[in-house]
Amino acid sequence: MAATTPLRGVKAAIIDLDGTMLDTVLDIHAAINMMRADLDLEPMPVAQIRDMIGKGSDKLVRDVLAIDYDAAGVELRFQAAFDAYQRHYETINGDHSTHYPDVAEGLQTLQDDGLRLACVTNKPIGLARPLLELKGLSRYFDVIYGGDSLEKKKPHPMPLLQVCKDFALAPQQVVAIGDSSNDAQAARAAGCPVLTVPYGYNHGESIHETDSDGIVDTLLHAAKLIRLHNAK
Ligand SMILES: O=C(O)COP(=O)(O)O
Ligand SMILES: [Mg+2]
Repeated sequence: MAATTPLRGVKAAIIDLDGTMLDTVLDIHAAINMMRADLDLEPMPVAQIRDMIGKGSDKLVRDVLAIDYDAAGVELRFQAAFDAYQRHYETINGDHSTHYPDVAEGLQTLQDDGLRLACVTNKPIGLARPLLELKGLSRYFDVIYGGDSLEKKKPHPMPLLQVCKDFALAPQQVVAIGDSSNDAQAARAAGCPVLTVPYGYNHGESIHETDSDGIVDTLLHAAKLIRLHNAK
């Protein structure tokens, strides 16, 4: 683990949701295929959907439609397909999702060490909030932003900078932890240190290709690393 000095003086953490705290691909897969069934389209395999996750629901729905339709066809169907995706997702939200190892333990350790926690996800807030609640994770977060909470979503730095403002901290004091280049790019643009986990969805690319301040096996590992760098 190299170049970890950026973690010194960290007082808050911004945690990503899909692919970092919860393995949600099977929920997303189910909702996408319900939407596709409405359009009389064949179901898609999980692996194909997995690599499309990360840039928010609108981009996902557009990319899925683009498999079967040209650009004009996608635009024609987008709004109805997006609404159907959201509606179907709400009916199964969390049913097929599981915690990654040591998620609650990691969040608890960060909190015990005095860090304030925010969740910044590209998932729509209307899905993210109930999912975090259902999975017993809401209580760790002072702030939760979804992909539609603010004008811009990751990889734009806006949601991360908003958290820094909410917490009255400088970006260097707020570490972002996520599973994808989206999270890392947002953090770099905001000036936040960033740690990545290797087990999530990174658009089919290895996390080793992503510029970060370190790769951690779990959120508990991240918490311990942050503790180590903040030890007096
Ligand atoms: O919904 C997405 O596209 C990804 O969500 P995430 O930002 O929590 O990984
Ligand atoms: Mg993610």
